[in-house]
Amino acid sequence: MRINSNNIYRALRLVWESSRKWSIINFFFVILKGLMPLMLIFVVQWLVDEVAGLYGQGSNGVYSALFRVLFFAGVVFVVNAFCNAVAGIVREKHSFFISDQVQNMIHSRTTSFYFANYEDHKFQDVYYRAVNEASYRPSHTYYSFIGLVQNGISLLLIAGLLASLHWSMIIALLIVAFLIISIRLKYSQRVYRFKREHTEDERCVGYYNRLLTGKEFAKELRVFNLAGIFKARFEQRKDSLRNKRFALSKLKTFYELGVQLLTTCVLLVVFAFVSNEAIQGNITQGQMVMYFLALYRGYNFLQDFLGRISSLYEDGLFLKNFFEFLDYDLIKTKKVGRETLFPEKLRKGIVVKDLSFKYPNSARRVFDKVNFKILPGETVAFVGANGAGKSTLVKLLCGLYQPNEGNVFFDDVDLATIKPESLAENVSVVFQDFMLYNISARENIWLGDVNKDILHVGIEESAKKSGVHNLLNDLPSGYETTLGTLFKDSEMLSVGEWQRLALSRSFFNDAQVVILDEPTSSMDAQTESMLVENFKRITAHTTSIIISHRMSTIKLADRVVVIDGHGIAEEGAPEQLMKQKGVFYRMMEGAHRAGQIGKNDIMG
Ligand SMILES: Nc1ncnc2c1ncn2[C@@H]1O[C@H](COP(=O)(O)OP(=O)(O)OP(=O)(O)O)[C@@H](O)[C@H]1O
Repeated sequence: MRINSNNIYRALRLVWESSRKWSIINFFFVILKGLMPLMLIFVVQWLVDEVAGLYGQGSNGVYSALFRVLFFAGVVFVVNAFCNAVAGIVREKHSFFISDQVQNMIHSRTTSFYFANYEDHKFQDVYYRAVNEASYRPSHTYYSFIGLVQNGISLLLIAGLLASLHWSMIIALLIVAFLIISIRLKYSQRVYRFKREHTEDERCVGYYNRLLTGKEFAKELRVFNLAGIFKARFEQRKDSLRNKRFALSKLKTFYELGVQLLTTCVLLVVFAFVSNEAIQGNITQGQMVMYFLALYRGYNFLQDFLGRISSLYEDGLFLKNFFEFLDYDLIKTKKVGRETLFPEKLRKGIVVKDLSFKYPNSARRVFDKVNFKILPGETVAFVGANGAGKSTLVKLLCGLYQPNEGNVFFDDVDLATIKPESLAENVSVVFQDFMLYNISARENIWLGDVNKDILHVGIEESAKKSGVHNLLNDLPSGYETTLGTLFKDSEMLSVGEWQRLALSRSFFNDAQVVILDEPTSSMDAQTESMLVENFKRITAHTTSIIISHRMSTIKLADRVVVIDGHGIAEEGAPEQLMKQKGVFYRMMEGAHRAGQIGKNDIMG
């Protein structure tokens, strides 16, 4: 496995682009800090020699030179302290820019890649690895790099100083360096391989941890008493991972210990050599202290320098994960320019032509050459058994997925070519699993069309349409009340109330096409009938698609499209289909037998 220098280069460029100014300031302090250690060593040597010169002279000695040394030492110490303090602040400031840059890159990626990638387990691994690394790896790379430069400068100066005593000092340093670096790089490779091979296991541990801690699982966890089983699985996976990781750490410790022993032997020989030089009178006492200090500091710098090299090497390996995520187009959308605008006013309607689709992670076809048409202003209900494909059709109609074959047209414009923003403005969807936003009630509705003013009168009108206005008005701070349970002074709503809020959001959008997936599934009978009564009025100017298992809702439709297996089993007005006594009639009859709908419903 070779160092991926391209990744390091990309990371450094990323850091540089995050803030050129702070990169330069940071670098300046690095160089300054790199020079300081040698200055300190020289000061000590100078001091020792001056003191040795004055040794035993008492008040007869001339102390001015000593005061000069002390003054100089004071300056060097103050500059050193200043460098350390300011470099810390500079580093912190710079890391804000780096982390913003990384977050922006991740966010722009996660909010734009093809939705189908979320279904792909391999993508989950790439995503997991990238998000885990991204929070710190680019800045870590930068600091490994500048640390390397800083230590490199100090090390070079100290190596030069040692070489002035004897060339063999450099050989000793090189031997130690080679030993340390070969161990560290080997270890980095193994850690990297380990992490890549065990990404799914780590995700699995995370998943069981979420099951044990997440609010969304808390109810079933208690009523089915699942804590024991999830905890056991969590422990088992975690322990197995931990043991493997610990085995790696033990191996590293073993090798490191061996290297440390060897290094100590080399150092002892060098110390003996320097002592002998002093005893022979070849160097002064001050020089002897200076060489001892230089050896000691040099050894530390060398350790640090090599640590930075292996750290940079490791960064190069792990950055691959981050850039893999940024570069990777796991599942691509069809290569068509998405530049066309949605028709200003639908005249021909929605045409679904020869549409075939299967989920990327599945071998089963959900649709096979499906054709149907929805006229402008029409209300169409999609009905069908569980798993027939109704929600899938919704996801295809709002562009979350692309058909494998065939097309969806809005008038003559192929959905695949429509600008995403234009599509969002014109097609509004309330999903079966609509979102609950822990923000104010007003904002919850306003999210339906953020191009409008947040105080737009349409917000309350939309709430009235879905029958949630009085409830929101009566909240402690009315529409400004924060909803949910996450934040202070929040008010929680019931599922049916949230659903009405989600409906208001879609009404506020003024979209030309409104798609409602099970819009009344959690509503009480009174609210549902209010909505049903007003639905035609509310959606008078829109083309509406409703998915429902409820006859009361289905009856709203001008036309029913029955989805069955791979396509359309039947379509027509609800009464017409009831008379036809085909698939739709049998579904309704079944619902009647199950007591879900009344006799009047089945009679049409
Ligand atoms: N993300 C997915 N990946 C793979 N297969 C999926 C995915 N979502 C749904 N399916 C499959 O596609 C088929 C249609 O599912 P869909 O959710 O569209 O059915 P539905 O008619 O909306 O059902 P329901 O009435 O239960 O909501 C089912 O066989 C389902 O297993």
